[in-house]
Amino acid sequence: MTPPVASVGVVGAGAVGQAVAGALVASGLCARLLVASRTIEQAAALVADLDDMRAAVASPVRPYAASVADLVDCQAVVIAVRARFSNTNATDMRMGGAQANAPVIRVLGAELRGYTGTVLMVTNPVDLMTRLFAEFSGCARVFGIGSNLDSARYRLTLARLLDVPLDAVDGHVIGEHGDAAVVCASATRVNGHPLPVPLQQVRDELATRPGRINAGIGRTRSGPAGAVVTALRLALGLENGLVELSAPYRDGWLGIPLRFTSGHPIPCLPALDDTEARQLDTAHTKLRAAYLALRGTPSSSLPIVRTP
Ligand SMILES: NC(=O)c1ccc[n+]([C@@H]2O[C@H](COP(=O)([O-])OP(=O)(O)OC[C@H]3O[C@@H](n4cnc5c(N)ncnc54)[C@H](O)[C@@H]3O)[C@@H](O)[C@H]2O)c1
Repeated sequence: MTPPVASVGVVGAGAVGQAVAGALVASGLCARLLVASRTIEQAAALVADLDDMRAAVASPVRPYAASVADLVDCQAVVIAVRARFSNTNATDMRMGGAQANAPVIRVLGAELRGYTGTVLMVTNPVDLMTRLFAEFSGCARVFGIGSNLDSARYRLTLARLLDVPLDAVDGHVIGEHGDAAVVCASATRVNGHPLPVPLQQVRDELATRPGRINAGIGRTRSGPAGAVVTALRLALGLENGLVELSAPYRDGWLGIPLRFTSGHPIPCLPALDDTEARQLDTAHTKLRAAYLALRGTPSSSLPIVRTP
């Protein structure tokens, strides 16, 4: 079968980059998969491993080691880099990478300046890094992976708690991919009906799940890879549908549901009750303040980024 997309790039050959690249080879989504990483040796090693997978499953996806500059002809680029640092945060774990990862994202933004394809940011804190990359690259189509992974975990958790099939649950987690995530409980439907969501149990699971995965296997990887592949299919116009991604919202960026039609996104916020609306305001204020602190720039001099 001919892959529907000509080429996709992945930057970062670590845990998430490996899982994303493996999922792309297995899915047959693109004809060429370009892998760039901190060193060409890392990229070449991952490409050799992916080539083995390609041969074993007869995938049409051909992997190549590449530099970041080589990715400009790709239809989409997935950024899953992580600077070397020790995370000392006891809470707000994802924010712990802001200072270390920001310089890497700025450099990538400069290297991909003027890129016209779709960029999916995975690097944490993802809502800040998505905005930073968009600002430094000038790219128009930049989306952050995070709220869609939270939403997948939410639906899975609720299905288990209520003992219903996963596809019976319709609900979103928006706001920050982090401690200020907003569970849209009031708009959640199970088999099309509203219900009282066991919020504390849901919150506890969302808060502890990544830590349990990290403790057991070192890094979360398959969940984010699945979230990337779904977002790619929608953003590249292979399917129409809704996905929760970090995108411009009011005068900041945070996770909101986007409805993609032929690759074109329209923000699509669910109805929120008063508590959820306040929580979304809190997430917005937190992320905006964190971004301004990271950027070290008065808000009046920040460029206006259009809503996708
Ligand atoms: N948004 C989400 O839902 C989500 C989920 C899981 C992980 N993450 C984040 O994804 C990022 C990657 O996680 P990981 O577990 O794969 O990390 P990792 O340490 O396993 O891999 C990071 C990779 O980035 C590469 N790298 C570092 N600097 C680079 C540069 N300047 N150019 C190119 N490559 C560079 C490293 O060589 C390494 O291969 C982290 O920030 C992590 O927190 C996000």
